[in-house]
Amino acid sequence: MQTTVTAVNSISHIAKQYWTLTKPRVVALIVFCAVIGMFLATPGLPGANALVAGTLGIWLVAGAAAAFNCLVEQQIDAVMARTRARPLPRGELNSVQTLVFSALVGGLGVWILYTFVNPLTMWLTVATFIGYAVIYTLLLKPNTPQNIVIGGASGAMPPVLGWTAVTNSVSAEALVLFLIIFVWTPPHFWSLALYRTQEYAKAGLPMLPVTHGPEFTRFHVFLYTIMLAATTAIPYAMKMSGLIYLLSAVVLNAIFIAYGYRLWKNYSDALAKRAFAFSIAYLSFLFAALLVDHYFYF
Ligand code: HEM
Ligand SMILES: CC(C)=CCC/C(C)=C/CC/C(C)=C/COP(=O)(O)OP(=O)(O)O
Repeated sequence: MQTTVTAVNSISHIAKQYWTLTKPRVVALIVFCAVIGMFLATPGLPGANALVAGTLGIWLVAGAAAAFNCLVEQQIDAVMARTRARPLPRGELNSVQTLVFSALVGGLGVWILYTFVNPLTMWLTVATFIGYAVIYTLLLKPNTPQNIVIGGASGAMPPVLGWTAVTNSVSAEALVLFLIIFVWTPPHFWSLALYRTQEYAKAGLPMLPVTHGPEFTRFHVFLYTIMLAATTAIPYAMKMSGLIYLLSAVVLNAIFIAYGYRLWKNYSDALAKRAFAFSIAYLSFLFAALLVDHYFYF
C-alpha cells in the first residue's frame, strides 16, 4: 500500500515537472488567441476538426517550443530569481529528458495538424516553433535589445494559425490579429523587464532597460501603447468588427495608455508590476471582445 502511494506521488511529481516545462499559463493565452482566430475566420462555427485537432496541435507545438526554450536557457534560468525554480535548474529533469519530451510533444502536435487539419497550418506552426525556439531564444535574445520586438512575431502567430486551421488560407483579417499581438508584445514584456532589470543584467541578457536604461524603456512602453491603440482600431476601420469591439478596445486602450504614461512620468516598480499584469488582462479581454462582437455585430 505504502509503495503504491509513493509511486503515485512520484509519478504525479514527475508529470508536474514536464507540465511546468510547457509554460502552461503563457501557452493558455496563446491557445485562447488561436481559438478566437478560428471563430473569427468563419461567419458560422468552425468545423469540429479545425476546432479540436487544431487547438490540440497548436497547444502541443507551443508547449514543445516552451520546453525547448527551457532546455536552451537552463543556465540563464538558474541565475534569475523568477526562473530559478524551473525543473532544469532545480535538477528535477535533465537535458536529454527535456529534449525527448519537446520532440515527442512537438512531433505529435505536428502530426495532428498535418493529418487532421491541413498542411498549411502545420507548416506555419513549425515556422512559429522555429521562430520562438531557435530564432528568438538562440539568436535574438542573447544578442539584441530588439529581441522581443522581432521575436514577438512568433508570439503573434497563434490567431493566424487558428485562422488557417479553418480556412486553409491567410487573409488580411488574420494579419490584423497578428499585428495587434505583435505591437502588444513590447509593452507587455518591457513592463516586466523594468522591474526585473537587475536580474536580466546579472544573466547577461541585453534587454532594453539593461542596454538603453529605464527612462528610454519607459518612454518606449508609452509609445507602444499609443501604437497599439491605433492598431486595434483597424478591425473596426475595415468593418471586420463592430461597436462592441470598438467600445471594449477604447476602454482597454485608455487604461493601457494611462499605465504607459504613468510609467513614463512617474515610475515605480509596483506600477510596472500592475502594468505587466494588466497587459495580460488587456489581450485576454480584447480577444474576448472580438469573439463576442463577431456573433453580435452592430
Ligand atoms: C517575445 C514575446 C514575449 C515575451 C518576451 C514574453 C515575456 C514574458 C515573461 C518574461 C513572462 C514571465 C512573467 C513571470 O514569470 O512573472 C511572461 C508572462 C506571461 N506572458 Fe508573455 N511574453 C511574450 C509573448 C507572449 C504572448 C504572445 C502571450 C500570449 C498571447 C503571452 C502571455 C503571457 C502570460 C499569460 C503570462 C503570465 C504567465 C503567468 O502568470 O505565469 N506572452 N511573458
Ligand atoms: C508553435 C507556437 C504557437 C509557438 C508559440 C511560441 C511561444 C511559446 C511564444 C511564447 C512567448 C514566451 C513564452 C515568451 C517568454 O519569453 P522568454 O522565453 O524570454 O521568457 P522566460 O524568461 O520566462 O524564459
